[in-house]
Amino acid sequence: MPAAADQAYVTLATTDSYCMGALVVGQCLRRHGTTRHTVVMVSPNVSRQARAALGQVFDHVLVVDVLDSGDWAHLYWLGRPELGVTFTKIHCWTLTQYRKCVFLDADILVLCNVDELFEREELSAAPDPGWPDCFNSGVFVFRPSLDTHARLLEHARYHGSFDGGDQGLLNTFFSDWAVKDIKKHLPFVYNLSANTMYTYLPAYQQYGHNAKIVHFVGLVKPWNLCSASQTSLPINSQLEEFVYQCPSQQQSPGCGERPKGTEDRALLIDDFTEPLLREVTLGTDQRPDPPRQLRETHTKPEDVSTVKDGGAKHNAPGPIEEHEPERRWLWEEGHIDYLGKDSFDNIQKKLDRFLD
Ligand SMILES: O=c1ccn([C@@H]2O[C@H](COP(=O)(O)OP(=O)(O)O[C@H]3O[C@H](CO)[C@@H](O)[C@H](O)[C@H]3O)[C@@H](O)[C@H]2O)c(=O)[nH]1
Ligand SMILES: [Mn+2]
Repeated sequence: MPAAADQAYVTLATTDSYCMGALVVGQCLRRHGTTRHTVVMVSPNVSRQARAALGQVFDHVLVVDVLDSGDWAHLYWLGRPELGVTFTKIHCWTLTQYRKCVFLDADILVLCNVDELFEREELSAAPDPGWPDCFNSGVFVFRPSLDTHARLLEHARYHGSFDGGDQGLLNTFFSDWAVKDIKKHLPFVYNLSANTMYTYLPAYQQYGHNAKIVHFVGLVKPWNLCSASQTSLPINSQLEEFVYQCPSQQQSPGCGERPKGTEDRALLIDDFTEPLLREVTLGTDQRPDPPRQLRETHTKPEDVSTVKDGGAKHNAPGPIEEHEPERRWLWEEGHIDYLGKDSFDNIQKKLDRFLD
């Protein structure tokens, strides 16, 4: 029985596809030795197989009704028409068997034990990189309460959401977050957006090694690409495979314990990856090996700064150093080559090489 059974991590999946991300969230938390309960909320349409898989990783699999903003106009401006269902997140406030919870999106990778988040108060969250006076609702600390739940629903009914998703709603509900209490501002390392991080490269180089949670914000999720284009397995089989491949629970070093020397690496993604990343991509054995030069070339910062090549050659052979600026630009734009040079196998190899 966990030491703090009145506290829990909560995530959400309304499709079998998001269940794959949720499985990784649950597995990460266990692997890093959380002492808190883990809960995944699923909608009724989630398959029996997916629920069974989640049941092997989470303490509770809770079925909740889908809540959809149906606000197509605002979602259009966000460019994400599918995110109306993120209103379902609000149901996390009904988990009143817990005194305090941490919500985590299903597209999150927890890199170390983050149980210290439970020392924070409602509503604690990290700034959204797109508009830092808003918080990003992918990671937040809250106190379950039926009263808050009812007021959130009321707020949704009368005010809607300025982005059509839960983030717009929660930001206008907890509207003093930006100015009232700095203790409710989680450090950015608790919600590091994977596809916007290059926009402030010097800060990344200074602080990136402290990353604790990475968030794959945006339309394309790591598991989408792998499931859609890499394997023909139906999603339920992938889920089963995933669970059977999960290694037994094991502790990883804390985030602050990484070896020194990260400053001599230019590839941002290296800094917050670990063996667990392989679990995000299903069927790694089916993936072709990356080109030899990508596997074996070590990137040096001076190489990056001298390269002038801006052409679309990221799949062309040649030393990886020649293509770093373009690669960085592609990451910034959200075009992450999960199956090619940014594959987790590649990342893993780089990490292994670095640790050696
Ligand atoms: O069809 C869906 C879509 C989303 N989710 C859940 O809702 C979360 C949010 O959706 P996601 O695709 O992760 O959104 P982001 O790309 O992270 O976009 C931003 O905008 C969303 C809408 O406001 C917020 O929920 C996010 O926290 C915020 O980071 C997911 O992680 C899942 O837990 C589902 O279960 N099914
Ligand atoms: Mn997300």
